Amino acid sequence: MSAPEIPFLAGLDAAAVAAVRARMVPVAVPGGRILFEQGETGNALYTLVSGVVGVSTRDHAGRPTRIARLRPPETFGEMALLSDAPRAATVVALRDSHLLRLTRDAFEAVIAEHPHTLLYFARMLADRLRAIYDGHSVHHAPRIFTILAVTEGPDPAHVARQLAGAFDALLPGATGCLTDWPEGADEAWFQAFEGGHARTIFAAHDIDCPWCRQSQRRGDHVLLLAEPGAPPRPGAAAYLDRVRSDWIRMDVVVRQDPAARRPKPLHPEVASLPAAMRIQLRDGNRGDLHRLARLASGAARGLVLGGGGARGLAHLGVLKALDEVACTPDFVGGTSMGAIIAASLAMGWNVAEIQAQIEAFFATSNPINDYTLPLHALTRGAKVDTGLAARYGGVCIEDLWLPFFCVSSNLTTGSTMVHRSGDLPKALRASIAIPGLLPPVLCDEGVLVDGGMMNNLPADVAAGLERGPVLAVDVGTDRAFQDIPQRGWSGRLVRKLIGSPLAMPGLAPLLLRAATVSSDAQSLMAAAHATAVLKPQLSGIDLRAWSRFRESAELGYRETRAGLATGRLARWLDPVR
Ligand SMILES: Nc1ncnc2c1ncn2[C@@H]1O[C@@H]2COP(=O)(O)O[C@H]2[C@H]1O
Repeated sequence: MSAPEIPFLAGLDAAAVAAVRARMVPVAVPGGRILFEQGETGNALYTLVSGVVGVSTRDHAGRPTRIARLRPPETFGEMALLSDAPRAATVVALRDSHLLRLTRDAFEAVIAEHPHTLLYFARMLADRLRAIYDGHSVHHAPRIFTILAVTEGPDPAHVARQLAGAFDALLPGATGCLTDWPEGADEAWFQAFEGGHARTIFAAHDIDCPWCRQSQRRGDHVLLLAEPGAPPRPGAAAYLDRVRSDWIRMDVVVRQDPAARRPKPLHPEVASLPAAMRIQLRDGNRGDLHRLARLASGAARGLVLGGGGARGLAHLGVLKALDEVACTPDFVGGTSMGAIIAASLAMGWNVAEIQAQIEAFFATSNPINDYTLPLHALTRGAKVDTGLAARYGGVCIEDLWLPFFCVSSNLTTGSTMVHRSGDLPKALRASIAIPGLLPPVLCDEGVLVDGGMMNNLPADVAAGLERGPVLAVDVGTDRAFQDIPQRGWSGRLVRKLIGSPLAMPGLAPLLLRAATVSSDAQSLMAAAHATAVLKPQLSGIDLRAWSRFRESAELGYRETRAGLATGRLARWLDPVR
């Protein structure tokens, strides 16, 4: 192998480089080995020659955070030497790696002889700091993909070739594809192959064979191919359990019939494999294939729709404007009204269908008016339940066309609950259960109410999936109660009789606003995780103005068109730029 690159020596003459090289000691570390731990005294820095290392920290409670994945020819371990402080992070070899080690004494001698090298470290530290400011410190941008078949049926080699084509159409650089052990290929050969391509896909048919182990060991991101309903192949679950790691992300990719109206579910044992996301792939469907490529590579578009009662109808206009520029989000999530509209998108409905369904559900007849003896809430919630069952009944969150999540607030534990699996109508019902207005949802985890109480704009949840940029639509934080409510003659008469001022908001809007007001600050914080935020001008729209849905939708449409025209959405629309 030719002499490995050592970036911090760039700019030095050949004799100086040779002198430093002579002080660097080669070290081989097996995958899984911790090189050093956060808090230890540091006495050397390292340059990666081959392999990959992971950098992570633990907070005072011991919770780990993944910070970075470093590849050749990056250098690490310099901070402890530069600042004479303990190691700032733990570094683990994510696969068999070769490194060059430079001791503290040798490092100090290099700096003394060639002060110019400090510039490299200053730039590297500035880049790492900037990544933290930009919120990209934890980033999962996989380069090596592994495709394994966990059930009988799908052909990993075929999917690998298709995915390589999709990567090459969407992302810069060429993708290399390996479907079997090339004759005579050794570690150096694989390294050269990976180094020569922007991305590499390994595809293995048999589980736990040498080629499967080699493919899996090298992958940052593993795609598990499955046929709906088919049991796992023998040994698949045990093998995956053995090799799982926080640093390797696994998704299940489900082969679906091109004509399927709804995705078919997985066999329960396949559904319980340790996968982060379930991605549907219809045979021959280019849109699905490109979505898979974007979700796997971290270049997917996430859309998060916030809660806000009738103001949430503005989301319909947002979807229409995005549809006009042929943009379908790759994964969606939301809270309350935003959750319902996001779920409609995940069902695979087109914008006209979503509009018709939401209009029939909310605008034509207000579903939150079946008033009852207020033991648990002002309404029985039966109309909402019926409306949800009619539209989303029998659907499981994992078996939607788009990856979806919604948020509710768990009053038992006092925490946000993110619904990423299970019964869709139940999760939606919890997400919109405005305390006092709709009865809460009881489940094993506790008493669940409207997600808006704790996280009305869960852009942070979407960003945490690390699939790509997130567009958040905020319909909740605009000023409420701006106008005197419009009331019919009976409403005005009742208020006159009891001496209540006309400007006094009604009980239902008060409850609605009270449910979200305390999370306005949280919404702003969460929005900071979004690549772009749309905030339709809704201050004149009452939280229960269901009948003004066309107006709300128009405001959402205008805000999105403005966002498109001014380029505010450019980074979201084209994550690869
Ligand atoms: N944000 C970051 N991105 C990449 N590497 C980092 C980051 N923070 C710390 N490191 C590396 O992790 C190492 C841990 O040991 P040191 O503190 O000696 O030096 C640290 C850096 O080399």
